[in-house]
Parts: sequence; C-alpha cells; structure tokens
Amino acid sequence: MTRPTLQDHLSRWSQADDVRRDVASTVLALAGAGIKISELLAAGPLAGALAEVRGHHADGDSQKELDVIADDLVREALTAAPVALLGSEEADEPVALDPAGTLAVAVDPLDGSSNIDSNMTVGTIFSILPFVGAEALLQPGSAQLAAGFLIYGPQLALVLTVGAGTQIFILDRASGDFLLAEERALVAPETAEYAVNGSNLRHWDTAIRCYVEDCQAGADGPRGKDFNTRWVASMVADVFRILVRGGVYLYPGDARRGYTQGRLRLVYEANPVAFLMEQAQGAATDGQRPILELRPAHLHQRVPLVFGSRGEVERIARYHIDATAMPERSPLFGRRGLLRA
Ligand SMILES: O=P(O)(O)OC[C@H]1O[C@](O)(COP(=O)(O)O)[C@@H](O)[C@@H]1O
Ligand SMILES: [Mg+2]
Ligand SMILES: [Mg+2]
Repeated sequence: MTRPTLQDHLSRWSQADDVRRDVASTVLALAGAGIKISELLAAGPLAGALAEVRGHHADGDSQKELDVIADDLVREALTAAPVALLGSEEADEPVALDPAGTLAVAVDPLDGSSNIDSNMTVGTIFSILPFVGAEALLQPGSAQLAAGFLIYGPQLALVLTVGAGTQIFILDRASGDFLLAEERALVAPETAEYAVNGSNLRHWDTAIRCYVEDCQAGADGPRGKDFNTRWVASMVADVFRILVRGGVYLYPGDARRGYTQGRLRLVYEANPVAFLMEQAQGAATDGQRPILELRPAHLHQRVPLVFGSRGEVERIARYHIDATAMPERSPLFGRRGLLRA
C-alpha cells in the first residue's frame, strides 16, 4: 500500500487557496525543524550537554540547553515561511519575522523538557493563526488554522489538524518523508484511564480531589469500575496515547504558589491540543469551559487543562459544578464516605 506523503496530503488540501498554501508551507517548515531536533535527541549526550539548565523564564520555569537550541531551529525554519509573528515559550516577547507574512505561529519548541536526560519522549507543539496584527497570538483557539505537534519517540510522528480531522504522519527514515499513518484519529468517547500528577493531590480543590479519589476507588467506589493511571510528564506523549486508546489528562490549578492556573500555557500548549482533540471527537476544557473559546490575555498565560475522552471531560465539568452532588455520591461526603463512617 502506498501512503501519501505529508507534502502530497497538504498540496491536495491547499490547491488554489492562498491561505491554505501558506499554512501548508509553514507545516512543512516545522516538520523540517522537527527532523533536526530529533537528530539531536537521538544523539543525546553525544550531541553535548542538552539537559543542562541554561537559565530561567520570567516566572521561574527552568530553561535547558535543548529548549534554547530547539527554539533557534524552529525560528530559523520559519524565517523561510510566510510567518509574520512568532511567539515561543522560550522568548518573553513575540518576534517579528516576514513583514509580508500572512500567519502567526505559537510554539512550545520542546514539550516535556524535564525528560530530556531520561531518554523519554518529548515533542514540539505548534499553533498556526491568521496574522491579524500585533495581537494575532491573542486570538481565541477557535481562530486556529492548523495545529499539531512533532513527537520524538520510537517513531518521529507529526500529529496534525488543518480543521479536517486529526491526522498522524510518521517519518520514513529511508525516504526522509513523513507518510500518512492515520487519516482520522478518533478519541474513544469513554475510558477507564486517567493521567494526572497525583503528587499534587493535597493542593487540589474539591472537584479534582473527588474526581481522582472516585477513579482510585475503582470497582468498589462510586464509578463501579477499575481505573488505570498513566503520567509521562511530557504532555505530547499523553496526548498521543489518548489519541490511540482514549483516556483523560488533567493539569488543574492548585494551591501551590504560581499554580493557581495550573502549569500549561494556553496559547502554545492548550490551544493546539484542544484543536487536535476536538478534531478527533475528544474534548478539552479548563475544567468547565471549552479551551477553544478562551481569549488569551498574554502570550504566556497559564490555564487549567482537562482533555481527552469526551464523556470523561464532561463528567469532570460536572464535578466542578458540585462534586458532592454527583449522582453516584451522597449529598454530604459521598457514598463511600458514609459507608466507611
Ligand atoms: O512536572 P509535572 O508537574 O509532572 O508537569 C509535567 C507537565 O509539564 C510539562 O512538562 C510542561 O511543558 P514544558 O516541558 O514545555 O515546560 C508537560 O509536558 C507535562 O505534562
Ligand atoms: Mg510544554
Ligand atoms: Mg517547553
């Protein structure tokens, strides 16, 4: 079976449409940067001290050597694309590129960079928006023209949406082409698998704590079924798994200093993932509101994030309305609480 290349797929989609052609060439530029980043990751320490901390962002997150290199590679690739404005996790302010460009791009050049030295999967996330002036990166996610990520795992894959479903391409190292592996990725509507950093339990609000406790109670608890936990600490890897076999990912706000709005960034993490999820029939919210409807106030804004299997994302929204009033829980402390008392 011959599989279409990324280039063929995009050129068919973009025929006779200038905006689409610009989106297509931008995606191809990002894919090219991804190949270079994956080569560095594959060499690991042989390519230098990639995991060494180089500095810190304004809000305290550390910046590793490979975060900076990946950012440079993405920016370099996009200088040859019709991109007027680039916003990156690694730069405080957006940078202007081609003044004649029609697009604005937001990137997380390296997602999951705490994992670099553990030889685990990381990725590059991107969001492509129309360039509508200096505030172009602050449009709500519903304005995205395309979004996706490159994931550097055993396979180098590109997960992409241009608003016509979610596709997965895999790099064929023999030809150097990304080949279509999955034309229409679909997130299973229901699941018994959740991803959350459980070490933060004591900092969560009631809704999230009740939700996770109910999952952990398994077949003996209010959910009446056993759940499985997965947490890679690289969101791209959790997204990929959820696309393949369903699940739900949560990074809620919590009571730690600097975490009231969670950890993830709206413009270059939550928005692209939400677009991919919605296009795969999953869902993404800030706990209650659809991510794609939120209007960012600034480039590095954080947002509580819940995404994955639609039924489970909707259930978590109901826990936010009143966790103790979930049908399966009794009014005060929940059925399990009363039974234990
Ligand atoms: O360190 P924690 O709390 O487990 O958080 C991990 C989460 O933070 C992130 O690493 C944030 O992304 P960056 O690595 O780009 O900062 C996600 O990929 C991941 O899901
Ligand atoms: Mg990230
Ligand atoms: Mg990052």
